[in-house]
Amino acid sequence: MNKRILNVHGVSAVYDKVKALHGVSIHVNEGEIVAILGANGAGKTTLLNAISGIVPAAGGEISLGGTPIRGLKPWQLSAHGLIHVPEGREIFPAMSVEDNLRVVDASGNGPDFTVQSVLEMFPRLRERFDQTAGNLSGGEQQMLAIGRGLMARPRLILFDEPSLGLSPLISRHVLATIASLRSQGVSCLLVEQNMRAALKIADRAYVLRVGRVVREGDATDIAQDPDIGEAYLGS
Ligand SMILES: Nc1ncnc2c1ncn2[C@@H]1O[C@H](COP(=O)(O)OP(=O)(O)OP(=O)(O)O)[C@@H](O)[C@H]1O
Repeated sequence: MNKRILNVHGVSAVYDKVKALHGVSIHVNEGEIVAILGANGAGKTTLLNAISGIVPAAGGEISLGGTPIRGLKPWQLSAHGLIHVPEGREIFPAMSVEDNLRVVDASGNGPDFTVQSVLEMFPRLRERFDQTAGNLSGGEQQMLAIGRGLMARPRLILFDEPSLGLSPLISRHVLATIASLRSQGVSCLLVEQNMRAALKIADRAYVLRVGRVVREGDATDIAQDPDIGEAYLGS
């Protein structure tokens, strides 16, 4: 049987009067890439934020490698091997590429990534090594955000819209790199606006609609489902 790295069971989340998640259950097996699909406002970002402790989960259980993590804060979760690369990328714009990578607390319990291995993964960052991160292109900043995430030695990375605003070529490079993490012992939960690209690299996927899981299955089955565009767009 597959070993679960992440188990989310019956999780809800509420903003003031808006209930954004209604008892959502998903899981990620070790070595898997799992995509979360859904229309704008379906609750995808809220789900990632509830897992990583950015918004409180109003109920349910969340465990990482069998350890309960619901209620832990993001900085506590990196020591458990969970890293969130949010949509805003959250690099330090005034610091150099090198310093952005070296400042990371490598406290996780996953594979041992180094500055060297990150630069091998993203040769572009080697060319920009001494430059201020705020001056990088959007694609380079996304590469740096992923590199920073890896430096923390995660076992699981949550990616929120990693290809947002990137050119098709750079998007493909970023998503291919995410796909390659699987073989390096890092599992991924991926929210991606480009549904087709996400399903190409994912093993399984869940479709959210108005805060509920309405479909789950193998990525290839979901990609071939003629109704999935409608389900995805929520129209
Ligand atoms: N900070 C907030 N305060 C109040 N309501 C919020 C907040 N963030 C999200 N919501 C609401 O929660 C619901 C889910 O939003 P969420 O951003 O998680 O969806 P999403 O699927 O990630 O959408 P998008 O693709 O547009 O980012 C929406 O109804 C949204 O308006």
